[in-house]
Order: sequence, then structure tokens, then C-alpha cells
Amino acid sequence: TQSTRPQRILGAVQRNATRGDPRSVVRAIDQYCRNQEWAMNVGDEKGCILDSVVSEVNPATVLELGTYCGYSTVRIASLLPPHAKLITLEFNPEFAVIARQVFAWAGLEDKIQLVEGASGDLIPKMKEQFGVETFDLVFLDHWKDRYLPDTKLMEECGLLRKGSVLLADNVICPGAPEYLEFVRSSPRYESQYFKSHLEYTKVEDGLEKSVFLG
Ligand SMILES: O=C(NCCO)c1cc(-c2ccc(F)cc2)cc(O)c1O
Ligand SMILES: [Mg+2]
Repeated sequence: TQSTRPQRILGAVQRNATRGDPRSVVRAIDQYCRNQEWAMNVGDEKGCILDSVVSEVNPATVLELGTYCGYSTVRIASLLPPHAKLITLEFNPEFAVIARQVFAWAGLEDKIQLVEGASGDLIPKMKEQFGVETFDLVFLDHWKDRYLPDTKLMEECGLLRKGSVLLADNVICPGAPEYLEFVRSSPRYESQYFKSHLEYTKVEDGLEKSVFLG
């Protein structure tokens, strides 16, 4: 029977990465997706920008919206301080099954909590069900038309504090025009665009970093 792209990505990790070495997992996925078949990981070019923002924020609590195969989850978690927690939300159960195995291969299960379901349903449950106060960093990488409604929802649920950082992937390609307009025009956010390229291609894309001002 035919394998799926996420299954083939997991295979590349299991063949080429070293168990317990997160950076080798990241490298194995990038090499596979650059040389064998494209996949919607944030990739190495935008990944370096992600790394720099994570290192600068040094977050104790991280929320990732959109796990896919766990590439960015592993990339972020590998940079977190010892007791920091990363919660990642994934709607697609097939992606979740693969991502959990990628986290295990990287040896990061204790830092990462993957929750399956729709972000719009799960965000209002964050405080009560997952014991979260506020998030220091949010990485938006899920359905692009959910970036804005979920940002408003996080505000309403009191999940953002003065200084919380939102980092959004794909603001150019595929694009999140309503989100971009909102964070760039709202007096409650200080936004900055990091120009880059769509993963594994020469197409323009970028990350938008927006600091919530409270
Ligand atoms: O939909 C995306 N993510 C949420 C899914 O769970 C996504 C899509 C693309 C992309 C796809 C098709 C194309 F032609 C160009 C870009 C890229 C990404 O980085 C993404 O995150
Ligand atoms: Mg993306």
C-alpha cells in the first residue's frame, strides 16, 4: 500500500538521524525535503530566523499552532531552557501520529505536549485543562485563515501578556493578508517582517514577529 508523505519523512528521520539528537532530526528532514520531495516544514532558511527569535525570547511557555510532522516543534524545543513547556496543536490525526514519533526520535517527549483538535476549540481550554497562565511565545503555522481569529481568541482568553511574542509563518506564501493587516495596524502590537523564502524554494515568503503590548 502507498505510503504518505509524512510517513516518508518519518522514514528519512529514522534512517538518517541519531536518536536523541534533535538537530540531526532537523537536518535529516531538511535534506529529505530539499532533495527528494517538498513538504511544508518551516525549513532551514526561515528556521534560522525562528531559532533567533526563540533564543531572544528564551520562553518558559510556548504554543505552536500547526504541528504537521513536528519539524518546527523539535527545532523550538531543542532551544528551550530545562523546565520550559511547549504545547503544539494539530487538527490532522495522521500528522499527529507521525509527529509523536519524530519527537520520540529526537528525545524531546518530555518538553512537548501535542494536543489533537481544532485550535478554535482548544485555545479556550488552555488555562483550565493544561494549567497555562500566559504564553511567552506563539508560533502560528496552521491554516492561514485561522491566524487572525485565533489571535483574537488568545487575547480574549487572557493567554497573552504584555511582551508575549507572536511569530507567524507564511505571511506572504500562501499568505495571511487579514492577519498581517491586523497586527501591522493595531496599536496593541509592534510588528516586524523578516523577509525570507518559502521552504526549499526561491519563492518569496517571510515571518512576521508581533509583540503584544497589553
Ligand atoms: O497549510 C500550511 N500549513 C498548515 C497545514 O497544516 C502550509 C502550506 C504551505 C504551502 C503549500 C502549498 C504551496 F504551494 C505553498 C505553500 C507552506 C507552509 O509553510 C504551510 O505551513
Ligand atoms: Mg508554514
